[in-house]
Amino acid sequence: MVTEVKQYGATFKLDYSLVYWNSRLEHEHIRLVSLFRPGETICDMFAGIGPFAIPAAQKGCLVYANDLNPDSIHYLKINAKINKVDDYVVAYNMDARKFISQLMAVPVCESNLESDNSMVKASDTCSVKGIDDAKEEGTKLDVREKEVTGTGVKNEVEDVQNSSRTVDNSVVAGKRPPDCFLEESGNANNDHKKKGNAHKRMKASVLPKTKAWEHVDHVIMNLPASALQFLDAFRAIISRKKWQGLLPLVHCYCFIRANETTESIISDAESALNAKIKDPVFHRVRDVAPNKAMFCLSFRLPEACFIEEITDSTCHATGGL
Ligand SMILES: C[S@@+](CC[C@H](N)C(=O)[O-])C[C@H]1O[C@@H](n2cnc3c(N)ncnc32)[C@H](O)[C@@H]1O
Repeated sequence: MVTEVKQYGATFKLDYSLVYWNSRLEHEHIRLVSLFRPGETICDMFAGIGPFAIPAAQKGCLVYANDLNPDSIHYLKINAKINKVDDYVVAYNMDARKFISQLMAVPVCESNLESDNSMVKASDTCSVKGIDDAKEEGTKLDVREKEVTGTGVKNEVEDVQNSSRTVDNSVVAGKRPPDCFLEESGNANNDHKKKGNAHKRMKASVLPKTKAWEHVDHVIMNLPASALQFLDAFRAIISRKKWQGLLPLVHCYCFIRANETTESIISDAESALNAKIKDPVFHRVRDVAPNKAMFCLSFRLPEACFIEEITDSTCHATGGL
């Protein structure tokens, strides 16, 4: 059932039967996006149809938005268009762990890249190498998980277990960037100039000049049932040599049950990262059951996650979405 909903000035088109949507998260979407500043780079590992990505892009952020569900990416692209931010949303359709590894690792071919002036936008291209890998691996996808709420059980929260649907590569048809393609906001500037749209040009001028392996400001991980387990993706992918400025703030959603504490959640996160977390902040999002609440754990990615390169030639074969 295709419908349209509005959240704080953004319009979202979606099919409830195919994608995740939870109107109870509206305040959380806005709370998190209010932390972002124009020109920042945001990486949304479980983007859905874009309730964080679209408002962040409307604010003038460059958003790398990924989801394993091809239907989510289909609607994310539509929503980026409807809200006229398709030049600010770069959409990917792959497993989040693979996405983050490929996005933030320095690609082998970095030095070979010279003059590809196209930007991978939500409007035209949606993925690269990883989706082919997903196909080869026969990745299965499930979009439902039963969420126990105060009023009963709802089929609302999306997950990837017990799947019956295979990732559909047709979503990513279209212009395919070279395997070593790098999204570069400088290129976006050229694109905007060509279009001659004054509003977009103004916004493009604040887009970051850095690549995703040089700087990302915020990482969003809204898959509360298992996002903590994806933190291992940040182990040894970020190059200390290439990185500029502070490491990203990670916003990792989780459930805390009666038998768990914030300390036990931090301990799980630290085990996944293999690093100590400094100054974690928990924000209570909502109660999902009498003994279960959804939280957002925010923290700066620890410096121990850097790779310490020894020579100039060190870089990752998997890098470079
Ligand atoms: C709880 S929803 C959040 C969607 C959106 N960010 C929001 O706030 O409404 C989680 C999303 O993660 C996606 N997902 C589940 N497992 C994934 C994985 N392994 N890699 C990437 N995306 C995944 C689902 O398809 C779903 O869209």
